[in-house]
Amino acid sequence: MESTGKSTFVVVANRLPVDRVTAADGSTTWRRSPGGLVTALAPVMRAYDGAWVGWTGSADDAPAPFSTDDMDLVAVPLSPEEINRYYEGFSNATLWPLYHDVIVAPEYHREWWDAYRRVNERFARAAAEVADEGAVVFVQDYQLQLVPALLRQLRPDLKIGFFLHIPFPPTELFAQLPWRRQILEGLLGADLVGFQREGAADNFVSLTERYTDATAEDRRVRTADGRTVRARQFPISIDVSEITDLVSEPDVVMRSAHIRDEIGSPKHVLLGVDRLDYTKGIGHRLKAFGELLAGEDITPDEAVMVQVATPSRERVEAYQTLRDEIELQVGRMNGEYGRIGQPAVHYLHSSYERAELVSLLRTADVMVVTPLRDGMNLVAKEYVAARTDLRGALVLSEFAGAADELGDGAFLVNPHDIDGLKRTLLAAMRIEDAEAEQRMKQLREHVLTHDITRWADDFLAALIGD
Ligand SMILES: O=P(O)(O)OC[C@H]1O[C@@H](O)[C@H](O)[C@@H](O)[C@@H]1O
Repeated sequence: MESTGKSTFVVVANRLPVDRVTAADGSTTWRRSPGGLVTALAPVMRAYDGAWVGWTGSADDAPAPFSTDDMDLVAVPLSPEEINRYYEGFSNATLWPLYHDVIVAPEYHREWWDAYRRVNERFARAAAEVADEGAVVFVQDYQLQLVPALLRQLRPDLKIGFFLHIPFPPTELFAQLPWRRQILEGLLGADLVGFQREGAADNFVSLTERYTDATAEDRRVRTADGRTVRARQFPISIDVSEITDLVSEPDVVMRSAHIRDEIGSPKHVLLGVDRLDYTKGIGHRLKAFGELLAGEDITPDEAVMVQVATPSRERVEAYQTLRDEIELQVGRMNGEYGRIGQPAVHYLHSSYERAELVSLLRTADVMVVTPLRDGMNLVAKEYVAARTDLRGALVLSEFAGAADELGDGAFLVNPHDIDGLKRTLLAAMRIEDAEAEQRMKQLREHVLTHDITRWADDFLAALIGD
């Protein structure tokens, strides 16, 4: 359907919240992508004639503005070179590793920065065009950190919020960035800057004092031109009802029993579900599991690991290297401990339908979430939401944002400490039913009362109500 007109609520994100579906006759339509953010913002979109500005995911793709699900969608085109420099380059080979504790070395290239600036300008112009007088604009994530200031220059009448979905690093790391001042000034164009964790908001505030002309008191930054920018944590969450609805479907319950049969009905099913990303600590958890098998703490009959590794950013070199490393590790473990028809690790390099994922979450006795650094980690929360049966145990890295909220009911680990990780995996496998139930109740109490809708409401109330 064609749109549009002006909107009083505009979301600006690297990706549009839709996937293109091509029918047999070659015609294309758009289907809303799964994901918490769009679910949370959809009702706000409906109420306020909302528009979403973003990239379709394909090169040089610029369909005219269109609407779907009561949202106006405004596509921002990226050329192949911009995809290479802005998306794969500056966003995912400079900022992503820098903001995730330099797990791999960030690359600093001036042509990447130039492309990042140019593309951010394009997003800002698109948002400025679609926003109505005095509209609220909600900018998302590390790909678009210059948009708040660029947009304010074009449209000083707007109320601008920004939310960073990934960690925000401390001074010692952020200081490496040759364009650190420009990024901070970009973010200071917002009225409210949201982070996953309190520490990230603190990092931001002290960095602005150090590298810009702003001054700060508590979480309020005063810019050189006399504006006040607030910084605060708003831990993001999941669409709980989407998961609980799926869990109650008979197919999902049946599929979950099936999966356990298919993997040989072991006593313990351990599960990892991640984008194949070096931040996720997949190698660390495989190593710990392998050592448990090697030391005969567990046998391959007793415990099986399922690792879903969703393909991601496959043209970025560090992701290609990681894939080789993980697949080598899995191959070795299966060669060592597997038998015909019975691998020690079921490694699935694929993306799955939501129903299949929820079935897997219901099958897992131990959910293993061991990122070396993670903004939040929504899979940990999805596991909790799926366990309406109050069973299962969550092993969770203390370096995931989710550890701030789920630390009491989960088994917290430092994934770098392989012996500690082994002990924790064993403890989670050997947990008594009563303790598992008590921990799961505690986890669910938090997740069920802090879903994605609450996150969106809190952020927008803080943005609009100042
Ligand atoms: O968009 P990509 O590069 O495929 O990555 C998936 C997502 O990864 C998340 O962790 C980022 O915070 C999102 O912004 C991003 O969209």
